[in-house]
Amino acid sequence: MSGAGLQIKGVDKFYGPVDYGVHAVKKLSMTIEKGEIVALLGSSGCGKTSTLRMIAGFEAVSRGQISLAGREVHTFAPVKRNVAMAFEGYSLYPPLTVRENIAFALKASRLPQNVVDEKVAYIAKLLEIEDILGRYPSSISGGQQQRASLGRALIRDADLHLLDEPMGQLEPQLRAVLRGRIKHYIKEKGLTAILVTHDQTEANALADRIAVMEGGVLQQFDTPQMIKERPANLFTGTFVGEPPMNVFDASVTVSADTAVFGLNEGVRLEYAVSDFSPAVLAELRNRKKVSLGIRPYAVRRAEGGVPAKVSVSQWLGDQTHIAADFAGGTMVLVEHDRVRLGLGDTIALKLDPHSLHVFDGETGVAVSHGPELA
Ligand SMILES: Nc1ncnc2c1ncn2[C@@H]1O[C@H](COP(=O)(O)OP(=O)(O)OP(=O)(O)O)[C@@H](O)[C@H]1O
Repeated sequence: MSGAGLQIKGVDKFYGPVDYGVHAVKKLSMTIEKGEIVALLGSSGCGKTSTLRMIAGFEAVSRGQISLAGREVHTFAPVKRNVAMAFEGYSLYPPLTVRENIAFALKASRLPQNVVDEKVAYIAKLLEIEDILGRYPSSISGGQQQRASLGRALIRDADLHLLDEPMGQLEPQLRAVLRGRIKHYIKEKGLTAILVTHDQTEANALADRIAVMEGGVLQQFDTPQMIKERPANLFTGTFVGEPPMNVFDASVTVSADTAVFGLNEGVRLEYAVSDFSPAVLAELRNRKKVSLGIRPYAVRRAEGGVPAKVSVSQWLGDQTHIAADFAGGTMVLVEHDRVRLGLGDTIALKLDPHSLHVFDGETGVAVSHGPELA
């Protein structure tokens, strides 16, 4: 790995006394390459903002080290870290216009005025705030302020850009447009960026890799595709993906010819051993209880499948979401066509072995994805 990116090594954050206060971030280690865009994704309180604030220097690190561009920075004041930020609460300077606020970020670079003007015009066009450049922060909307502070961060040539929910106040259409433009801009300039978000669409669209956090612990750090296809554990599997992955507790019995998953209410899913690699079969033989996961778009309706009773069927304009009573729980399916099903109708469900995700019944750690070991 190049020494030029960001390295977080064994970082803990306690609010209050070390070892006794609120343990907000637990033994966090991750390396972000120069030029990479990383999204910190997780539910409220999982430690995303604490992580970002420690990188920025607004919160002290309780234990561990943070290095940026080859320098150990965790003891430096924020201004010494060469990090550009767009944070909520890290507001625009009220006495300066939007144009001056954005240009102010370039002050240290001592660029000629015409170059500064050009850069400000470019970023203002990208963020669609050209018409408010002459206004003062107090006279623009929350969404405009958010874009102005994003502009102020993105215009800088820093070692790292930290963006905390950078588009949280924008309308969905504008968000979608800006996401594409911002990604293109960051890539074109070769910037390194960390984005904090609740929104998995945003994380998927913008990030090269996503760091999924829960309870202060990094659960998985991988590409959006790998996180979706090969979730490291039950948490990531069910947190990422919309609608969420279906999960059922199951017993597992592997014989010479078959692997059988026994679900509640006597539902049996029987597969040929050839559907799984020998390594997966060995892992399944070692376990009595597992959690079986399948994504809603992978569940098929097919003759000879397990009967399930429809409890919801909704056409969303571009896909149908169906929920059905299955093995004492609910199975959600997504189909791309408009499906006409009535409440209480019986459908037959097939779970293809290559679409199954098996997780350890106790720890939730992934055992296999389809035929292969996790
Ligand atoms: N200043 C503080 N003092 C004490 N506890 C704090 C402080 N700031 C955060 N915490 C706690 O640390 C944990 C992580 O908070 P953090 O703000 O990092 O989470 P988050 O994932 O960013 O959440 P959100 O998305 O709601 O902002 C939470 O339990 C929170 O209550």
